[in-house]
Amino acid sequence: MYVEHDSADAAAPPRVRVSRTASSLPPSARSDVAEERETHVIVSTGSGTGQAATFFDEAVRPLLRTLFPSSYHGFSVYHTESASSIINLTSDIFFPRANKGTAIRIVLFSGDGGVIDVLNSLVSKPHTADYTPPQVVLIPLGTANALYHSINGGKENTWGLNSLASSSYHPLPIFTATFSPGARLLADEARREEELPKDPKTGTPTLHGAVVCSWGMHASLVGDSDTAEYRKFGVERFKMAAKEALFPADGSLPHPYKAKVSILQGETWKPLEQEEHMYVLASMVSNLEKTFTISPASKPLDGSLHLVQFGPADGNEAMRIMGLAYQGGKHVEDEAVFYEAIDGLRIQFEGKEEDGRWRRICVDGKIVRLENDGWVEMRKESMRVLDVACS
Ligand SMILES: Nc1ncnc2c1ncn2[C@@H]1O[C@H](COP(=O)(O)OP(=O)(O)OP(=O)(O)O)[C@@H](O)[C@H]1O
Repeated sequence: MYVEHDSADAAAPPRVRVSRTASSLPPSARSDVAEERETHVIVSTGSGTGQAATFFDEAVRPLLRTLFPSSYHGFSVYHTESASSIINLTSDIFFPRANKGTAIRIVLFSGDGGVIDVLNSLVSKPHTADYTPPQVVLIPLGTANALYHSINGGKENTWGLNSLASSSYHPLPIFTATFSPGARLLADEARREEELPKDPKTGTPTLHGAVVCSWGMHASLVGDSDTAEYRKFGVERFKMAAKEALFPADGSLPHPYKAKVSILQGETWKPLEQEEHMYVLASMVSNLEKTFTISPASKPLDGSLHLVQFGPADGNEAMRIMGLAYQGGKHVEDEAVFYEAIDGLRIQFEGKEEDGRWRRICVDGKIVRLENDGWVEMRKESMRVLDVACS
């Protein structure tokens, strides 16, 4: 297999040439020989700049036929039709199969949002003793693809295709974020509010993630840029939204975000001294984008959680610090930045922010708005829900 990158556009999916027939592949490269696993392919048509369906048809179908000559015809292929397609597929098909012990593989053509949808649907109902964590292969067709780039950083970028024949999987480290009762998920470009999923045991509004839980500038720019108009610009949309937030049109300074922030280390919660912030972000991954190294100490799938925090700053200072993150994560050495391994993070508004747009929390790209006196508490989670391909 040859992956030919687009020399004009590094963000464009590559062309793939399959140069061998199935019978000429060594047995180790033919996954049907090693194992028969029920395989489901999800093509998230709304992810990234909308190229998942074309990439699947033109590049990946021929490859799957070659790699899985006898089982390929049994693969189930689903194209998403709405923002709830992945959640529905998981609740209706994947979860019941996994929960009765069927070994399944899900090949996911999407960004981080597809993974969080699968993850949250898999934990929305109690697991039986037979629950078998599905294997997930990430094909990075989203915008940022933080999880994919954090797992595969430094390796040749095959757009996940080498993982199709891999037998190397690792449990996905995850976190659990619980919210105050009035927290609402923003949907449909923030035109609608939705109830959050509830923990099946406690009934508390809960989201699970594998990438990031943030408040402040990061959550605002992810939220502001999640519109059809911004999405056309691919990964540039985050920088465009950052500039708008950091250099307000009326010439004022960027907003100083106000809340009580505490970190969990071991069993102890410690409040941070500062009451005003610009950036508060807990990351389970090293990279939020291919070249944006938010937590250079994080290793692939190591289960660590790191806090990156800095206080109010003017637009130029914030851009300087963020620019260092694009230089291999040098921001963590800057004296303005607080960077530490943590086990959890708590943010309590206590009525300090009047306007709801400053009370937005980002969990792996989803945006949750809290009440005036709302709170969020996130911690590392030990549950094994799914395994992710790592080569
Ligand atoms: N056909 C569709 N119509 C409407 N929404 C869709 C459709 N297909 C997918 N979606 C939604 O679009 C969003 C895409 O999220 P995803 O994370 O996969 O891509 P992204 O946001 O571009 O990438 P990243 O999170 O890596 O930056 C998801 O919320 C998904 O449910």
